[in-house]
Amino acid sequence: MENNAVCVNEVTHHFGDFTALKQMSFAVKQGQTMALLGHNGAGKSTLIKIILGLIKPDIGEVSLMGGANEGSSSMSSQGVPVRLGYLPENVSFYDKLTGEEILHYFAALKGVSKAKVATLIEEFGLDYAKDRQLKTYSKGMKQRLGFAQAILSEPDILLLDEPTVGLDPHASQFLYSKIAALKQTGCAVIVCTHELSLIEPHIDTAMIVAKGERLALGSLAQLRALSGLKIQLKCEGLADLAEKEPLLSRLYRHDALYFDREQQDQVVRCLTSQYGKFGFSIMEPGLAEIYRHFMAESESSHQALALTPSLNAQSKTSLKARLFSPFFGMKNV
Ligand SMILES: Nc1ncnc2c1ncn2[C@@H]1O[C@H](COP(=O)(O)OP(=O)(O)OP(=O)(O)O)[C@@H](O)[C@H]1O
Repeated sequence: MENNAVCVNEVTHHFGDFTALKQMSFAVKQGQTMALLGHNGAGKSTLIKIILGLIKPDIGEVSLMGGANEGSSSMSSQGVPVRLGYLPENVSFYDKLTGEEILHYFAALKGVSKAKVATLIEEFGLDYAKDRQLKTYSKGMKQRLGFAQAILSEPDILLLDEPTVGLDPHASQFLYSKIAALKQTGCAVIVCTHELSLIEPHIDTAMIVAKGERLALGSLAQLRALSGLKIQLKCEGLADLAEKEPLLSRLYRHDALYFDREQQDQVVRCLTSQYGKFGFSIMEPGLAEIYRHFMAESESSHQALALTPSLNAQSKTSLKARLFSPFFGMKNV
């Protein structure tokens, strides 16, 4: 696609005998945010390092702004240098420098003015500590400084590895408001995080990975549909209604109604116009629930494979393809 800022195509990478990433493909468009989700050791940081050009994948390609990936010297398809911003998982700068000196150092490297540094220091609430050595900073202060460093050059592509770890709720909200402003300028953002409820309102897409493989990719709505998880509706007197109304009876279990998005209008119409029920709560599966669903599905498919040692390699591949199919494990009411 023309406006893909990041395009990862069939990337596989090994560390010795260990396969850290397997045939990973995805794209992030300009002005969009993708959450990169997975268990510890799933391969998220490795993927980020491959996008940064710090690791060259064994197989596959990465394209940044339509051009080949050369890390910090990448050029877009228009021959313009690609500006990359990166916040690593563990922010570690030279700790005898002050906060301001660190930002001045990176500003000089990236050709950014000292005035911009002063603005960022103030915006990030670090003015009071700008002359203090980094070793006196708290975890959250270092994180804020790291984020300021990552966005100094108004990047085309921003890669954030666990950006909200150590941040208080106010600072996390500020970080996501900065991301929203950057997206308006066309910046593509990839965020690795385990804080799913925090990132959920801010994403355009999410990719869930496990053991170096892509389990699911899409918008929240697409992931919901792919997971087959149902919308839940609760209201008073539901058990009685379910007894007399066949539509509700089919959807009723454990004191609630469970249905797909396409059925929602019909259910709500039935409750309101037929039974005069207006006080109800509707809950859609959130990112955390969707994530747990795909992780559980992946775990059970790996167990199924482990329990069938007699299968040859070809049969295992075909069983795996079936287990990982979007339609495997779809729950029907
Ligand atoms: N330089 C390396 N040498 C050998 N193995 C490595 C190296 N870097 C990463 N790995 C292994 O690759 C796998 C993926 O690691 P990676 O850091 O990408 O995971 P992650 O998803 O970012 O995990 P976390 O959520 O814990 O940060 C892990 O099993 C890790 O031990």
